[in-house]
Amino acid sequence: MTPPGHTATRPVVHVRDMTMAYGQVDALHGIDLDIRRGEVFALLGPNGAGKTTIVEILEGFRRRSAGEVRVLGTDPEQGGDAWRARIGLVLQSWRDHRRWRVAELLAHFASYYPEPCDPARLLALVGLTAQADQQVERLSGGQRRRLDVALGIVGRPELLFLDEPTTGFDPEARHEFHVLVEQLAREEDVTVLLTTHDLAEAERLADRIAMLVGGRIRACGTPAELARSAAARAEARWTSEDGTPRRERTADPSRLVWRLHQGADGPIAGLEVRRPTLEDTYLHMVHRADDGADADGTGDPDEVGEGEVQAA
Ligand SMILES: Nc1ncnc2c1ncn2[C@@H]1O[C@H](COP(=O)(O)OP(=O)(O)OP(=O)(O)O)[C@@H](O)[C@H]1O
Repeated sequence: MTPPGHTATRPVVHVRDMTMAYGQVDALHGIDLDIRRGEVFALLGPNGAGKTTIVEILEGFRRRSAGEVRVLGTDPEQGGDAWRARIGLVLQSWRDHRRWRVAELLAHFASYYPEPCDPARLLALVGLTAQADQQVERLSGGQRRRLDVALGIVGRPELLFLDEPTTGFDPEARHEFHVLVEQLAREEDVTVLLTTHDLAEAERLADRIAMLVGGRIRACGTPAELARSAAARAEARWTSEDGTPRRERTADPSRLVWRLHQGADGPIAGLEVRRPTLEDTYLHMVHRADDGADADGTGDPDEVGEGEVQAA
């Protein structure tokens, strides 16, 4: 799987100052990205943020307007068949192959690649051994998506693109799919670039997340780093001595709790502290972009300010 000349330190995806304009529409503004080998990286953003545009450029299907891009060490605009064989795309290919049997379809796709995975081992990996002789059209939605993944990785890709992979899944199928993606990254050392609107999915799967809004990466880091980011603050709630419910947002909840205790005669009724979540940070980014503000975490007029107390 590892190509000649590969070094463990070279990022699988390297992007600097990439821009994309569709006519008068500027879809991407100065994107910088580095994705490391074996990492599950999520591009998270609302509709129209530019996720698909980025992925299509990285896959070599779309020409960027400007910037430097390397995927597996090659400019995707120059990528030939050998480069393409190192990349896996999860496409909805089963739609055109309804009457094929699962194992047959996988063996057929395997024949396109120089060093494919063993189809039987791959079926076991994606949990479809029992369905090997079943027609594709008789699989459930979750089983079909797992077959899509099997088709995407049969050529032993080093980099796998998953574009909104679990849309329409029930919770159990979603869980099984997440376990599969984790297995691919941990055991097969596949680098995964996932695009999603789903915060829970990004948080569950991704080692790092880039939040993309309006064609700009507004924040990038591990889920925990993003949740802790300065953009979102903890919220404390309690009931004051006259029975009024109170709440306060703060970057330093332990100092707030200490201050409350200093001013109180006894226990503070109903005290609870909620740490900021990934969702808080994400919504903050999206709303700031909607307001046309820079995402630097300062001066948001809609937020309860540091030390300001509001009745809940
Ligand atoms: N072929 C195109 N021609 C013109 N504008 C386009 C084209 N493709 C995308 N755009 C515009 O570029 C911007 C980014 O679109 P893109 O599809 O990359 O976003 P996305 O984050 O993938 O959205 P979604 O989550 O809805 O799939 C949007 O404003 C979109 O309208």
